[in-house]
Amino acid sequence: MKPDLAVEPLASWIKTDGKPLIIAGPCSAETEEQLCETARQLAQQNAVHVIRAGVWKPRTRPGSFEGMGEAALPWIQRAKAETGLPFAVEVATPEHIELALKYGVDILWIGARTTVNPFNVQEIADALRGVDVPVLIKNPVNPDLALWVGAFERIAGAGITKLGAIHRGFSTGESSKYRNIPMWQLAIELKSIFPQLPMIGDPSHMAGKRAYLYELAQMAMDLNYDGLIVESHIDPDKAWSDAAQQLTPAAFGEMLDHLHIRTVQSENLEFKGALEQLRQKIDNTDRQLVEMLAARMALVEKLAEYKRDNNVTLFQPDRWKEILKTRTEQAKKFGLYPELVEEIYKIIHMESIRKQTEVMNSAEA
Ligand SMILES: C=C(O[C@@H]1C=C(C(=O)O)C=C[C@H]1O)C(=O)O
Repeated sequence: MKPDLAVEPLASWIKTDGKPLIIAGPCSAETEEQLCETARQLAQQNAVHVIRAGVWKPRTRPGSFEGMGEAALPWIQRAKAETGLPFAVEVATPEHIELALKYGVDILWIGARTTVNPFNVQEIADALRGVDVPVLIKNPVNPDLALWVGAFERIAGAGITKLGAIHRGFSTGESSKYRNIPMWQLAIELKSIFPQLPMIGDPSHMAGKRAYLYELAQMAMDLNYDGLIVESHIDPDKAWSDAAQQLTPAAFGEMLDHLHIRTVQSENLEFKGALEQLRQKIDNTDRQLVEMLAARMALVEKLAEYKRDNNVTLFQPDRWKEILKTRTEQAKKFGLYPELVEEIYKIIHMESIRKQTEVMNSAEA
């Protein structure tokens, strides 16, 4: 089954004057004053198109602040009236959807901890049937592209066409300076499955710390993301949740001012000419790379025939160690990341072993 979604272009349901969509607001709605004052200061930034706030917070362990629930919804109505900006809220159950819509929430998002659970997502989809509301879907907590794709299929299956993806980073078990590791390639793969789908970066949840917000927001812009969702609080250090990653509306505005917004194409003829020439050279280099890989593989196969006839194991630990050592040293000399070359050689080695297994088995047959 080839996935396909009917997606309305972002510009048809939210006006951003051709600029990236900016969604900002506190992690959680804590008090009426905190929410309305944060919204007011964010609206002053002029660059903000939508206010966000968590009302129902899925927390890893009980005992943390789990959101104000329905009590916060009238505050959202007030923040909307005072700023004139639409409002986005996370929903995780049919009841959340019913309440959010009752109080005039404009945009819903499905959180990473919900996207992981197809039962949950289907319940949400069923509750959305017949409703015309934009829905943004965060990536699942774990790097499972199919789960993310499935969530879009379920929500689109309920007739929702104003859709967007939020890349908030992943829990992979690897250690990283980031709270949730961005997997830019995985998000690119989602985009290649659903090219029309707007992609929004969530530097706050990727970063976990204010200090990393700018670099992640810029990376999203460099990858042509359609927008950003960022947590902002009038007094971040006193926030009841996610204190370390929120920043004041003024600091947020300053960060936005420093972002370089780029376009996918340029009409500059000199640029277009240079691009064309360099891409031709890249094409040639890539063809040589593929040819070299094929040549290497042919040598490996030949070697496997000797191993087969002399009853020698395919895997040769000492040789493999030497290859990794010399190739990463060569990489450094050429100014390449040794880790990159190491990863490439791991893949080549796996394929080399697979090919040699074929040669071995062909003899035994
Ligand atoms: C090709 C060989 O077999 C395996 C594959 C290697 C490779 O692709 O370079 C290296 C060591 C072996 O684990 C070999 O023994 O040299």
